[in-house]
Amino acid sequence: KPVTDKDILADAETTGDVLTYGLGTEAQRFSPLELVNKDTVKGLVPVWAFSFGGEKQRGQESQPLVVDGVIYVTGSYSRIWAVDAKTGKELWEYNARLPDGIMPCCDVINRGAAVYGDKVYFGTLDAKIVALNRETGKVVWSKAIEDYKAGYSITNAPLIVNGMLITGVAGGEFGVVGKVYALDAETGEMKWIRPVIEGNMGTRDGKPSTMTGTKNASWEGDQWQTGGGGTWLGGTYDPKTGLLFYGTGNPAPWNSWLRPGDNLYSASRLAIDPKTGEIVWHYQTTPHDGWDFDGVNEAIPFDLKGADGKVTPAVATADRNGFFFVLDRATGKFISAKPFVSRHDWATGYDDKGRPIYNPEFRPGNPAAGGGADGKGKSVFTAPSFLGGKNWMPMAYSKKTSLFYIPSNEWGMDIWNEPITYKKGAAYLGAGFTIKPLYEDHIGVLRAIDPATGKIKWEYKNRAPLWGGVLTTAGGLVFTGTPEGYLKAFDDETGKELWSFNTGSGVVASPITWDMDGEQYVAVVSGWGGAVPLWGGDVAEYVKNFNQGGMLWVFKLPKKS
Ligand SMILES: O=C(O)c1cc(C(=O)O)c2c(n1)C(=O)C(=O)c1cc(C(=O)O)[nH]c1-2
Ligand SMILES: [Ca+2]
Repeated sequence: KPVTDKDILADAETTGDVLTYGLGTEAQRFSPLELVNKDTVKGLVPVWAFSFGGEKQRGQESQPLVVDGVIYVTGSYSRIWAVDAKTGKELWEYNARLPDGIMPCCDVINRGAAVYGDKVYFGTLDAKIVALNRETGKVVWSKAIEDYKAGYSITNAPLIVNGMLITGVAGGEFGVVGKVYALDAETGEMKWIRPVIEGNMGTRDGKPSTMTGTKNASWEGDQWQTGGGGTWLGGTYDPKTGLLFYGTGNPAPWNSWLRPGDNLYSASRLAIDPKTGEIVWHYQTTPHDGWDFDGVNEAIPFDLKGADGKVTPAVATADRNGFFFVLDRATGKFISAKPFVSRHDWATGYDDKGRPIYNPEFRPGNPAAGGGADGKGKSVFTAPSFLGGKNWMPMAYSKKTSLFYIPSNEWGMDIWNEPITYKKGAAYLGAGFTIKPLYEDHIGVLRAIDPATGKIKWEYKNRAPLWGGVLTTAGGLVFTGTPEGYLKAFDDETGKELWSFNTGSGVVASPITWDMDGEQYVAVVSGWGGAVPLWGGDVAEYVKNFNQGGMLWVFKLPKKS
């Protein structure tokens, strides 16, 4: 039956399906299911597994959707499948058949699909949105939203809000201008486009629309025309305030001496009105970013309970720069910023107004290291690395424990600056780097953080970087994967490992759960890849022999006979 706006807004409560990336438009990744719980999880076993096939595999970061007993799952190289949720039987496959010359920065990945009406949608690495008939897998419409030859691609899962398909776009490493797009989900017609770099004019119903804030004031000269700010991770939607929350990526180029100013709205969180595409508020986590602290990280609406019992409608985000932020979600007002990693060399913390207190000696190319405005300078070692205290992999919020579960990483980098000029379709960095672990025995740390205090309640250390999403349940469990191949379940209050299963390849995707005929299912995609083996420097060396894959695994408890 057709998926409605009402179904989508109810997704977090309805346990029989998974209609959204994030198990709800707020992306809390919390399931009210409790059949699989702290006592029973040890009995969880695979029911079936489905191979993505193909000659080449590469990273699989997709979160599956479940609608009317059918799983829709995307894979590397812009492919999507419909699979029978009971049996694992393939119903159809669609392969976007990519042109030569696509330019995703960080592997040929895709993070998932969206469903609405009788259609399923996904974004491709040549920057198209494709709408397919859910039953047949046939293309209903396909729309190129940007020019892939300029460095644009789509890796995010689209979001459906009030009959519109909302998507971001990648390309921050190529000096594109990041934008958020709203298309009519039925027809593919563009409703509005919101560029997220100050100075760039948006459009609404094909006509120019105003830019929020002072035009282009935080950039010098023409730099706002190639300012980066990829919106590559997509966003969340809060039905209570009626706002979209979008993270924006690194300013371009990475070399911060070449672009004085705060460089709004790069490395920020934006609240956008889905009706008009206008920016309602912004908060910049890293003004004048010099470390590729590409702050696209998901902003999750939740109710913040203060010590006095007062409830504030808030939004939380764990940034690549190593700090966990809580903001008022109606106004964007800064509430707190607490570190969630052991080192944050670049800033000691945040002042009352929400501005970072910088440690200037850790800015690459700083004059103390022989650098300066010419973009040259000696190397500095600083942590976190540009792959972040947390990268794209989504955290989860438990309505049961009121804790956030953050997949974080402990690593630093040698980073130096170089001169660079913009050239269409060419890398626009002006920096060189080598990532290095901080500790011998672990890089990944799954952390439970209390958003009211910023205190870490427990942590679980993993040898390889954590690169997969998190799921938490009313059954008291926290699920996440590891590059070593495991899907693991932890006690939500203590962090004790309660269950694990090795999928045969690294798990760098986001698990889901749903119920069918009175049984609770858990599913995750397995397939090692993403940015770490490509950009991870000394860490890439450690993980380079991990096996590749491309499988959807489905688990449940054995049936009582
Ligand atoms: O600036 C951008 O447009 C952009 C896009 C992407 C992407 O679309 O995957 C990544 C990054 N940046 C990035 O900096 C990064 O570390 C990263 C890691 C991954 C991944 O999937 O493992 N993607 C991306
Ligand atoms: Ca980037």
